[in-house]
Amino acid sequence: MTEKLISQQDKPKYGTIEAAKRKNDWGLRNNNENFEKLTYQHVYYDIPTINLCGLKFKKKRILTDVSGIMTPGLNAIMGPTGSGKTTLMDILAARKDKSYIRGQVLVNGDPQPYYFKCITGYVVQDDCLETTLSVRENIFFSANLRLPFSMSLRVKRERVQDSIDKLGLTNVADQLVGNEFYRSISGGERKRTNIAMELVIAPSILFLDEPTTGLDAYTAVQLMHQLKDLSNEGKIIITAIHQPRYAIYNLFDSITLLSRGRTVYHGTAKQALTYLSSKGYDCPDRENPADFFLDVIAQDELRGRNEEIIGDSLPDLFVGSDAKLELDARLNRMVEQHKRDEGKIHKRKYSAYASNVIWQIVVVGHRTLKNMIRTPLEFILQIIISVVFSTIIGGVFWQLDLTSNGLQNRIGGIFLVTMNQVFANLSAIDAFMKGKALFMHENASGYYRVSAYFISKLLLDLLPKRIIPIACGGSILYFMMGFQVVWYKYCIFLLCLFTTTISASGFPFVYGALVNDFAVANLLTALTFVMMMIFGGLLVNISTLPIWLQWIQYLSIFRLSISTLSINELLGLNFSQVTLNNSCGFNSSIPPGIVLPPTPGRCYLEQQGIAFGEPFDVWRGIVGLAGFGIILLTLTYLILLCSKKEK
Ligand SMILES: Nc1ncnc2c1ncn2[C@@H]1O[C@H](COP(=O)(O)OP(=O)(O)OP(=O)(O)O)[C@@H](O)[C@H]1O
Repeated sequence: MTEKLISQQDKPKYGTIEAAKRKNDWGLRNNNENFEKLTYQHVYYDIPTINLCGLKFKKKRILTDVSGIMTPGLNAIMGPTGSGKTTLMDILAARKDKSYIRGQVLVNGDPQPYYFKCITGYVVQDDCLETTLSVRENIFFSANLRLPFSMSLRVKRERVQDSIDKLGLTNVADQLVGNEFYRSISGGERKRTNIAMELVIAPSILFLDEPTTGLDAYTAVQLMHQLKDLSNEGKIIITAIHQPRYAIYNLFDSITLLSRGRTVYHGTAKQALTYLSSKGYDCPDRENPADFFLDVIAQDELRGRNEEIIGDSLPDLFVGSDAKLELDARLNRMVEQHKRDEGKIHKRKYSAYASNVIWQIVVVGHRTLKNMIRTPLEFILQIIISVVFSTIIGGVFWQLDLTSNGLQNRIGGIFLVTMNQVFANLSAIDAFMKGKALFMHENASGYYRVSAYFISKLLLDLLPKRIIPIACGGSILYFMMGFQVVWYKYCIFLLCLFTTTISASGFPFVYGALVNDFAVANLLTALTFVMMMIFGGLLVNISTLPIWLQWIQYLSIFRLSISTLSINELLGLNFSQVTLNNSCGFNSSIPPGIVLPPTPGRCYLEQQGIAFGEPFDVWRGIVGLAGFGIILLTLTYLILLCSKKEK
């Protein structure tokens, strides 16, 4: 059966990554293009540093003329903290903004293809996992999106199991990952899960940033042994590592030593000590070479700061060394070879994603749904709060009568309902902010398109969390307050509440997607809502505002919502008035206690400057609110789209 599936998939299909991967079988072996070498030559990385006013005034050089060759095996990038290890690895992994990079990075002699990030693995220093899923589910999520759509689920599951076995995660495979409040698997297991999520796509190149950080010594060695086994399968494994212990150092095939963004040594791990010895730095017996390197580099950096001591620094020594000359010669030969081959190579075009957008929506939506079901508190609370709030308001405004007091209470009730609908959306800030780090990582690694993430989040997270509470609370309120029992008015009431919520949730979405600070997004959202409330028509009569300022009402969700709900409820009602039995004497010609002719609800609308003459007037607010919602959601999508994949 497996053979049959594999042979079906072997049919060439031009134009996708699948085609690129098809030359290998879809069993549990390599599936990506075979990369024999990753080379980088004369790489400089300068970033603009920003002054307090936000003006770019100076460039900061992070990497200076670094060159090297990474081949299948375990390649370590070492150096003191801040020496540029992560920066170099990010450049090699095509995760840095290209406009700041000078120099050449080639894969098998070709520039990194644009889908490079999608067919290589990158394990970031901080774990990126969905905490509500199990270890297996997290790995399967990666497999489901990053392996070709045409691969059967059974084969994908086999590959997931293979990754679990390889990384020793069998015992915790079905345990939830957990978070800081609900601990489930250990830090080492989290790290290995992250690696398994990359491993499952069998990348030819695997990048790991400080893979042993936070692990105990034994687990760290175990993990590095597993990576060594993988490298023996022909993969290029590149790891930035700070201070590995001796047992780990011994596993490295090649090392790159960096000091303040410059190369101190690049070559085989075996020759590193000989090289430094030739420059006058002998490693004492029984000393861990990794510790020795860091000590030597630290001393060299200190020496460099002391201007009185003159002499070549370690990076300067490397520039004039035989090792560097040999490296340059090899790199030049490769570039020449590439130039000769360039015309002969048939350049293929692949899609940047392994699966189509519909499948991405299904898979991401499935995860979102699981997430919601496993953390139901927010959803349940929203329903409970909506029901309790509606019951309280409904009790206070119980069965409103058709007097002037009933009119006042109706308007008060409408205002409260609108305010609740709008301010309840403060909780929506979290929607795109909470999982931002995970989204950025997955987006950069080619899991899915932004549109797939956005649509699935919208359909399965945001809409249910808002529609169901509205339907429950709105219905309770409508009938408890004694609003007109006319079915279409009831439907317009609910539709208005729904569009009010969607448009009001747009602001926290935009702010949540735009800024990374919850407090700032919260403040901006609250401020926007309060400003809109001022121009809602109830606190200040819009018709009393200067003409040039009256347009502002159309930017107020409150105004749009209150107008619609008022037209919907007040038209068709007449409110009786009784003259007041007090001494204010506003209308002293009419004795107190006299019943005046009923006032139609439209008089109130006229007084408030709310247009109601045309049938469309009741829909104007709903269309306006829906338009608001669409514009803000589109803006949120564009912000997510512009979230840089590169750092
Ligand atoms: N976006 C940035 N803006 C300003 N400085 C930066 C930026 N990115 C990196 N740097 C600086 O570049 C230098 C190298 O950073 P990098 O993260 O590559 O070092 P590292 O060797 O990986 O350090 P560590 O071992 O602590 O992770 C550091 O001095 C850092 O402060």
